[in-house]
Amino acid sequence: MNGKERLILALDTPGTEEGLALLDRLKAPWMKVKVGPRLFALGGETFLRDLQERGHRVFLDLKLHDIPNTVAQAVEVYARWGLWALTVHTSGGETMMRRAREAAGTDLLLLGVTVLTSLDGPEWEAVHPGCSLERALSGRAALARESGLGGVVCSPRDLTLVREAAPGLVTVVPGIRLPGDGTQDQARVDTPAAAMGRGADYLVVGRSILGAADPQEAAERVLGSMEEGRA
Ligand SMILES: O=C(O)c1cc(=O)[nH]c(=O)n1[C@@H]1O[C@H](COP(=O)(O)O)[C@@H](O)[C@H]1O
Repeated sequence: MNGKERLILALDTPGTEEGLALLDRLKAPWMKVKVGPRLFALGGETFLRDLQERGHRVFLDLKLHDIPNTVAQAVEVYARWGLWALTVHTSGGETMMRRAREAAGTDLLLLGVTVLTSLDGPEWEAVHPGCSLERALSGRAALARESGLGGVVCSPRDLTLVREAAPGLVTVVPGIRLPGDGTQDQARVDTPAAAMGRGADYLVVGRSILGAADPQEAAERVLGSMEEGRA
């Protein structure tokens, strides 16, 4: 797999029109595109199809987290759309993940979000009193593997731990920043080079590209840093 195939653009634009305009500027149909709850709410299945018609492989990121039956019912619908990947949250538990796996069939990459990259320190402690972030990461990654998921989502700093706990699972890594970029609401971030150096399979990049004066140039810089990390 080359660097380009490993880059996922988080299309977190205000609306679908802005999202499509950005993709026109980037002229990179090889780029995988991640759609989150906002653009999915605005554009639904039609928007996902628009992206696919432009040549993009689409990652629907809804981080499903509910009782097993409810999640399985939803996944069964999303699995009809020819998506590349879909997220569920590992904190939903093993039965939820297994049912999601069964409903997803064989072609959809089902990813388990381990611990959100926005959490650490006291905020983590407040939602999981007495449980270290590291323990939760290893436990959840192992559970994702036991449940039959194809991969996990984790921060670039978690990669070593997660790859040890869930060998063989695909790792999808958000919380990526180019040197000098602000972290905004993210807590556990690192550079594309550092993430690739720790063995990431795919990187998810949003604001480092979306917020750049020249998004195409920023995407090139991300790819350059990824190459550096693999060397
Ligand atoms: O599942 C995700 O993609 C995800 C998980 C996570 O723990 N943290 C995280 O930031 N993300 C997503 O990755 C993207 C990161 O965006 P930027 O911080 O702008 O690069 C956003 O679309 C988030 O929804």
